[in-house]
Amino acid sequence: MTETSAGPHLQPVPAIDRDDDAPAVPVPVDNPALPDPKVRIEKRKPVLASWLTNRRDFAATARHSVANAGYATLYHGVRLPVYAGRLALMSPRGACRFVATTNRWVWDREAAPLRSYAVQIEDIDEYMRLARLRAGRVRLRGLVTLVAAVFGVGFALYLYVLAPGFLYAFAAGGVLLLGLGGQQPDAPVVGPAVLKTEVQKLTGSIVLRGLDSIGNAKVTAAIKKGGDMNGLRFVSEIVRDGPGYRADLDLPYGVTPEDIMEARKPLASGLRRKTGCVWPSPDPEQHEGRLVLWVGDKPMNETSKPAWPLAKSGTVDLFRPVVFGNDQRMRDVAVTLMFASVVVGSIPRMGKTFLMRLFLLIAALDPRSEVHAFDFKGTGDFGALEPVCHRYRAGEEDDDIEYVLEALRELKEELRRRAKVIKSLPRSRCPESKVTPELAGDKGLGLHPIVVGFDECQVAFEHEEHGKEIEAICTDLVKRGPALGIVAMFGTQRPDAKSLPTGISANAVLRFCLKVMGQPANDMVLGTSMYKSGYRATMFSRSDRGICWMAGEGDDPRIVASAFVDAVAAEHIVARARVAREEYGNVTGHAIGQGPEKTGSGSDILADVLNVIGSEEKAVWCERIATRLAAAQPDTYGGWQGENVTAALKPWGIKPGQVWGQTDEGEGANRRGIKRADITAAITRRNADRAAA
Ligand SMILES: Nc1ncnc2c1ncn2[C@@H]1O[C@H](COP(=O)(O)OP(=O)(O)OP(=O)(O)O)[C@@H](O)[C@H]1O
Repeated sequence: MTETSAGPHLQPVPAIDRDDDAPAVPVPVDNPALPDPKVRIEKRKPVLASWLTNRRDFAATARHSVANAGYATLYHGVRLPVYAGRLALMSPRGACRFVATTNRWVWDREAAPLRSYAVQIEDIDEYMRLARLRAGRVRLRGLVTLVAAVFGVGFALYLYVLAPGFLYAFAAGGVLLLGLGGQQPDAPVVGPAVLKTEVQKLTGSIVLRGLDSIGNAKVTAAIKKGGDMNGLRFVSEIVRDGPGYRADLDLPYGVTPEDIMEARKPLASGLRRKTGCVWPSPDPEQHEGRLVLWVGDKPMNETSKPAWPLAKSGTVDLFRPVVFGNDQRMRDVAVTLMFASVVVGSIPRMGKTFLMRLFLLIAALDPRSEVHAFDFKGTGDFGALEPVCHRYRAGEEDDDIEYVLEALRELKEELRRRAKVIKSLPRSRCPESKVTPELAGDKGLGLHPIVVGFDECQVAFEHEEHGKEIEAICTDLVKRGPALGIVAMFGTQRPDAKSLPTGISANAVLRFCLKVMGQPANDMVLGTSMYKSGYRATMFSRSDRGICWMAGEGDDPRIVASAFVDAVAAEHIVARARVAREEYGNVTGHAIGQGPEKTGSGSDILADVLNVIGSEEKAVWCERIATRLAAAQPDTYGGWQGENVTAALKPWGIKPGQVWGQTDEGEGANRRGIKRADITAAITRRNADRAAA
C-alpha cells in the first residue's frame, strides 16, 4: 500500500485492470468528499431496571426473596433451642469479656499508650494534659457505672418482688446477650441459612480473556495488538439481561460469531463459567461480525423455567406462533406448527417424546384440528391424548402397524381430496393455493388442520411388509401436507438415513435436535452443514433434558428449553381441550371409539384383484391390475401403482413374478405380474382358515 502523508490513502491499481509491464499508478481510495451515510443508531438505556418493568422478572425476584426469608425463618426456628443452649454455655466467657471491657473503659485504658508515649519523650505538658483528661473521664465513667449498677440491682429487686417472671425473662435475655458476646469470632452460634456463592461480575477484561483462550489466531492477534484491535471492540457497555450479563461486540475482521460458537467450551473455561452458562450468538439485526455474548448466572438446565402459559388455560390457533419453551434468558420461544413438517431427534431419554407430546397438546388445544398420535415405542406416552385423538395407536406389533397403515391410507386419500378442494376454490378465497385460517374454519370445506405425530418412526419405516408404503405416504405428507393443512411430525432416537428417509429429513421445515452423539445425527436432524456452522447438539450434556436446537423458525437456529409437561399435566390439558372440542363439535374417530376403515389390504383385496383378472388371463402385470382396480373402485384404489398391489398381496403370501405380455403400443415386454392361480389359491386357503376358525 502506498500512502501520502497529507492526502487520502492511495492504492496501486489492481493487476487485473492494468498492463502488467506498466508501473503501478497510485489512485486515491479514500475520497474526503464521500458523504457520510448519516445513519446513527441510538440505543436508549432503560429508565428502570428491567426486573422492575417486566412483570415476570419482578415476580421472580419477589418470589426469590420471600422464599429465602421463609426458608431462613424455618431454618433458624427449628434451631432456637440449640442456639439458646450454646449461647448459655458461652455466657461465662461473655461475662468475663464484659467485665474486662467495662474495666478498661472505666479506667480509660485505651489512652494508656498515649500517656506512656508522653512519658517516653519526656513531654511533661502533654502528660499533665492527658492525666487531667483521664482523671475527668475516670470520674465520669465510674459514676455512670455505679449509677447503672445501683439502678440495675434496684430494678432487679423491684422485679423480684413485683413481677418475678419478668426478672427471669430479663435474666435469660442477659445470659443470651452475654453468650453472644462470648462467641468465638470464627465460630458464630447463628450461621447463615442460605449460603451464597458470589458469581463473578462479567467485565470487559474477562470477556477478552475468554475470547483470547479459544485459540482463534485472529482474535488472539487482535487482543495482543490492543488499541484498535483489528476491529475487535465492545459496541455498548456490558449490561444485565435477564438472569445473566450481555456483552455486544464487534469481532476482528473476518471472524464470525459461528467461529466463537464452535469454541464454547474453551470460551467458558476462559470466562471461568460452566459451559451451560455461556451462549455466544450472532445478532440477526447487525452485520456478520457482531457477537452477542450472553453469560448466565446459572447453567440453563439449573435455571428454573417459567410454567408453560397454556398449562392452566387458553386455546390455540395453529396458524399463529405458540409458546412452547424458553431461551437461555428464559424469554418465551414460540413455534408455528401450521405449514410445517417437523422432525425431532435425540439419543434416548433426552425429552424427545415429551416434546412431541407437547406439540400434540398444542394441536389438541386448537378445537378445529384433527389429531393423530402414533407411539411405536408402545409405552403409552401419548395415552393422555386419547380423548382428543381422531386416530391413536401405541405399539409395534403387526396389527398396530396395520392400523397406522390404514390411517395413513385415509390421509393419503384426504390429501388428494384437499388438493381438489383447493383447486376448485376461486383465487379470491384461496390466493396462495394453500389452506388459510379462514378456509380451515369453514367446516363445509373440511380443510381443518390435521396434525399427525409418529414417535420412534423408524419402527414403522423398517416394517418388513408395510414399511415402504408407510414411507411413501409419509414422504407425500411431508411434501404436500403443509400447504394442504396437514402437519406431520416424526420423532426418532436413531437419526440416520434408515430411520428418517431422505424424502422426510430433506423436506422437514421445523427441526428440533436434543442431545445427539455425533455430526451425522446432528446434521440429519438439523440439516446439512449445521454442525460445521456451530449448531451442535453434541454440546448438550446428559442433564440437558428438554433442551434442543430449533431450526426452521426464524433465520437462525436457536436453543430452546422446552416446557416441562408431564403425563398428569397433559391429562388436565387434554380434558380442557376435549371440552373446547365438544363445544366446537369436533370429537371424532378414536375419541368416540371409531377406527380407520379397512381399505385395499383388507379382506376384499383378493376378491377385488380376482375380479379385474379375466378368467382367460393366466397372469397380469401388477401395473395393469392397479389401473384396473383404480378404474373399478376409484374411491378405494385411486392412485395405486404396481408396487401398491405387490405390497397389498404380500401378506397373503403372493409374490409377483416375471410375466410376458404386450404393452398398450403392442410391443412385447417382460414385467412383474401376478398369476391368477395364486389369487384363487390364496382365496381357497383364506376361506378354509376362516371356516376352521
Ligand atoms: N422439557 C423438559 N424439561 C425437563 N425435563 C424433561 C423435559 N422433557 C423430558 N424431560 C425428562 O426427560 C426424561 C426423558 O424424556 P422422554 O421420555 O421424552 O425421552 P425420550 O428422548 O423420548 O426417550 P426415549 O428415546 O427412551 O423414548 C423424562 O422422564 C423427563 O423427566
